[in-house]
Amino acid sequence: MTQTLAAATMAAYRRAAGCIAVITLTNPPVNTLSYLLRESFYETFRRANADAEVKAIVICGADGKFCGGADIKEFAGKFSGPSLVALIDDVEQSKKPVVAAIEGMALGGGLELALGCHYRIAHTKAQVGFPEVTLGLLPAAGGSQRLPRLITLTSALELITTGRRISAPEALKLGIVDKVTDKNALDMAIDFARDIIGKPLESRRLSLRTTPCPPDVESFLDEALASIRKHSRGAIAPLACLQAVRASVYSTFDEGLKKEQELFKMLLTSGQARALQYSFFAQRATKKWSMPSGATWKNTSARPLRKAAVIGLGTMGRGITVALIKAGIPVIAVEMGLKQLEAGKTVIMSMLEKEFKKKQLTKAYREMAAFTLDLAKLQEVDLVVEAVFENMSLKKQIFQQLSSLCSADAILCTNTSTLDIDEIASVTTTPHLVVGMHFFAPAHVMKLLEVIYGPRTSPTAVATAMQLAQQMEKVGVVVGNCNGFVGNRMFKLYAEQAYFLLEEGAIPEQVDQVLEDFGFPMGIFKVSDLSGLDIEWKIRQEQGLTGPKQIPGGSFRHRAGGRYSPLLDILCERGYLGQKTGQGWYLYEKPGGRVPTFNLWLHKFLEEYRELHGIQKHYVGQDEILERCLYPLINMGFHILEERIAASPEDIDIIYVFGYSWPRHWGGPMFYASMVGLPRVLDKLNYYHEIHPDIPTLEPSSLLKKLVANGSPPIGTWGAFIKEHNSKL
Ligand SMILES: CCCCCCCC/C=C\C/C=C/C(=O)SCCNC(=O)CCNC(=O)[C@H](O)C(C)(C)COP(=O)(O)OP(=O)(O)OC[C@H]1O[C@@H](n2cnc3c(N)ncnc32)[C@H](O)[C@@H]1OP(=O)(O)O
Repeated sequence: MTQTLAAATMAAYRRAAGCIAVITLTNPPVNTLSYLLRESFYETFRRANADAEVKAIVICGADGKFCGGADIKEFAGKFSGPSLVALIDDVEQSKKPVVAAIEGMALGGGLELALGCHYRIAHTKAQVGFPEVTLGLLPAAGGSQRLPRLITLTSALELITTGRRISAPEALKLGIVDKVTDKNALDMAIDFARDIIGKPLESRRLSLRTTPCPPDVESFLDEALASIRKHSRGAIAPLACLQAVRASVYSTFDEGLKKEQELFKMLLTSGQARALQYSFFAQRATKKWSMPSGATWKNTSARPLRKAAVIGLGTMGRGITVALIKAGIPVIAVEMGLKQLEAGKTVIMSMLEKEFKKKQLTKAYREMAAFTLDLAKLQEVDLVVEAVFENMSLKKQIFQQLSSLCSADAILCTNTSTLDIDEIASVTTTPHLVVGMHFFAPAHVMKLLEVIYGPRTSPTAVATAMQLAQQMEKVGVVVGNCNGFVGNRMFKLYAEQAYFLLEEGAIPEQVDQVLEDFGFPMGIFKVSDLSGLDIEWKIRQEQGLTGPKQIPGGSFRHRAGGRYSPLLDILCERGYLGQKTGQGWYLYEKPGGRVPTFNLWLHKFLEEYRELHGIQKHYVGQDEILERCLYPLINMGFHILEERIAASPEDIDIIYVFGYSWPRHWGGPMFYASMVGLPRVLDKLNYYHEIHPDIPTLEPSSLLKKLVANGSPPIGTWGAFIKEHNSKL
């Protein structure tokens, strides 16, 4: 295998039009500039440069992909082979014109190589960008110095500090590429190269230019710094990118390169870079889903989806309808009453209108939605997504109907965040075609989709849901069936600890601040106010924890076998549901207000509550807030791995990054645990459990204990321990 790969990896050399050398970067699948490719490029470029018959050089990528950048895997080891910086310098210094023919993508080191070329011709559909910042790095092969010398400082800074990828037409507008074609970019580059033979190259060498600056460059850079600090949520790479770009303004090219290297070395060894690169591969790993039965893409095919139906046009159903239509699947949207149908239709059409404008979609998209009260129409569809309230009996009633109305091979999906897929499937005649799809609101925007299989769900149903996730440009993660699945089962403990902390002496402002400093865009109490406290209240009622269906046997602060905080129930009972009512954990200027302010009532109420229940208030420090909120959530992650509800820690981490805004530069909860150190997580859980024996979820999971007992192996090897652990259970 290694040999085949090695043989395939090369900078292939050929001659075109007599005097043009064509060098093809070849390293499937995306032509990364790995050690082997760099070595081969070094030789091949020298050969082209030295050959007197060669008058110009064109660089392109095999298989219609110019280059995906440096090989990210190499960042974990020792650098060897020719340096990219030196290779690009060779290219720029060449006395023969060098033209980059960009098809597919020129990303990271790939774009840096293209910037070293004297000219760049791109295919209309190609993408260019510097995604290094999303990997915790910066463009360190001269990119942070050449780009600001080529285009405006504002654009260069934006592209380098955000990692935004742009289309070839936008790159042309900005001045990054010289020409865009919808024909063959390589052919055009060869013709172009022939035409420029013998023309002076001095002005095309970006390293010889100075960075064009706006009039008050110092305040421009200061403002940029303030803005990056505000938006980066604690990520260090965007700040380092800014420093590198700053060097392009104030230093010579060579000094700038030095600064770039210095900053790159600092970033490369940071935990954040490790976390972000882990996240890159974890995201791709989730696509290769598997079920405990051994089902994977390799042995399963997805069903083609020609038409879908969505049942229930509340917030979720509306978002799902739009997401399906955006993915090119016509939808029959169904409601039970005319009023709801009309309301749903109005909102969906206006959402589609917005999408239509934003993405310049064709009119046909708006015509892909049909609205009906007639369930008989469901016969026509290949897949149904039920998106009614989170109520088991209602869902069962609908699935019973679906079973008789839909075609016998229709995939039946339920959009649920907590409910038992198997119980829903049990009322159908085709339980193998029932699959859970946990969309996150707003469903047409949020990237995550938990795809849930029950014990009877077939691999085909899972494969079809995963295929659909991809079609909707979502990150699908396959998980097993349990209360709350992966995301909400873990989140429940995070929220629960936050309520306990209020009981013990903390205030919402304090808890939220610590969580926001950690990197969450919003603390838990702000999130709760934004989504509405009644969402959790209803779930609690459905679970028999509170309300009319409360399971007897508990007490006010002790239910379901452990400590219980009724704070949220009390607020809901008083009508304090968050932003929509103008009051929740915070106070808002009016119902529907957005700006949280100090809630005097809540603070007084918390004091009275503690007094009434004889709770000794204690000072809750930052460490305790972070550990109490995050470690039980992580601990539940270990339980979930033990139970094989999630196939890997990567799956859990991706769910948290894409569904719960876990700061990507901390990798996800399981990666974060591995960075903090598993022994520390274990010790702290033991410590808190000793203090709070009435909170059973603080008791460390046996998998965590086992991993620590085995010397806390790296996260990539946990799979073997989980297998062994399960086989001994
Ligand atoms: C000690 C100091 C020394 C100083 C020396 C300084 C030298 C530093 C030099 C330069 C800095 C440059 C840095 C970089 O270039 S970082 C990399 C920048 N590039 C990216 O971030 C691109 C990442 N890739 C993508 O965005 C996409 O993969 C894609 C758009 C290229 C293709 O998308 P798609 O077709 O959807 O395919 P997949 O994403 O599924 O990828 C296929 C396959 O390929 C693997 N892969 C993709 N890109 C890379 C990569 N850059 N490195 C390694 N592997 C990559 C991906 O993981 C998939 O693998 P699979 O799951 O096993 O199939």
